[in-house]
Amino acid sequence: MKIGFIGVGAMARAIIEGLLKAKFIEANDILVHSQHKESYVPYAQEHGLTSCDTNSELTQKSDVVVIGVVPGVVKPVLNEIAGTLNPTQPVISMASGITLDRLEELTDYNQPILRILPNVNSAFNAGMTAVAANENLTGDNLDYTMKFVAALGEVSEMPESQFANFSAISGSAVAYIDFFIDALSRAGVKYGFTKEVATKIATQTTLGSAQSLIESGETPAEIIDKVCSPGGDTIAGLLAMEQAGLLNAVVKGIDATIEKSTGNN
Ligand SMILES: NC(=O)C1=CN([C@@H]2O[C@H](COP(=O)(O)OP(=O)(O)OC[C@H]3O[C@@H](n4cnc5c(N)ncnc54)[C@H](O)[C@@H]3O)[C@@H](O)[C@H]2O)C=CC1
Ligand SMILES: O=C(O)[C@@H]1CCC=N1
Repeated sequence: MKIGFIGVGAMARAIIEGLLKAKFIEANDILVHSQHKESYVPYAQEHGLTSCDTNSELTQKSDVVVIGVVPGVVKPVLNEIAGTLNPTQPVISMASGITLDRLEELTDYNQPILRILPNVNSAFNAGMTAVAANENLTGDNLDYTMKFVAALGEVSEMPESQFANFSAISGSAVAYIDFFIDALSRAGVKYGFTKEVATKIATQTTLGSAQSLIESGETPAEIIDKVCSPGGDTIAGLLAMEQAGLLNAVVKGIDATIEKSTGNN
């Protein structure tokens, strides 16, 4: 099988690297075309991928086409390849906010389509991806595209109406969690650690916390209660964070992400 990526930016690269790490596909069976030749050609050479000169050439040579462009470019790209797409060729779209209905409209309603909402942790097979398939995606095509996403990490099938909410607490939240890690690191710098050491401490602590939630099956609240010794330091810090509005700040950030993604602002 050959998988062609139209658009080779941050998210497509994370997926390509995850697929290669999982040994899901040989590097030269991944085809790429993007807007800037000076960027995607060296990237393809570095990873042993096959570069194509146009989106149509890529579509013709691929068994599966992955749309990795920003949402505003999906329409021109699908118009460009419409004449080349084979009606049995699955299309996987990662474009935030572009619904299956819209993708079907842009591909004459015949195409098997998987809409996905991945995150950049896919690069390390530690991704979290939402999926929704259209009615045309069945049989071997459905099996293969579901294996594709499973190679990137955890997968959750959900109605499209939940995609924007999911994206806020997963796709975008990778940045929000790193923002928190960076904030912890800066606090460490305030108290004399170098940024490098503080970031390492904050990162390892975050990794351990995520691992403990997964392995213990406990809720975050249960672990918070364990760490907060009666009359101790942590409860004092936690209450000060809450007084500064941490919970509200996080929820407001998620509200703004969802509003932007659903076009409500
Ligand atoms: N960055 C992330 O963490 C996530 C991104 N997504 C979705 O992935 C898509 C890509 O996002 P990013 O990778 O962040 O953007 P990006 O800007 O890094 O990548 C977009 C790529 O599309 C290429 N491109 C633009 N016009 C083109 C054309 N006409 N033909 C072929 N290629 C073209 C650009 O050269 C660039 O390589 C978006 O639709 C976004 O909603 C979804 C989940 C997470
Ligand atoms: O910022 C964005 O629009 C994309 C969607 C989810 C993560 N990145």
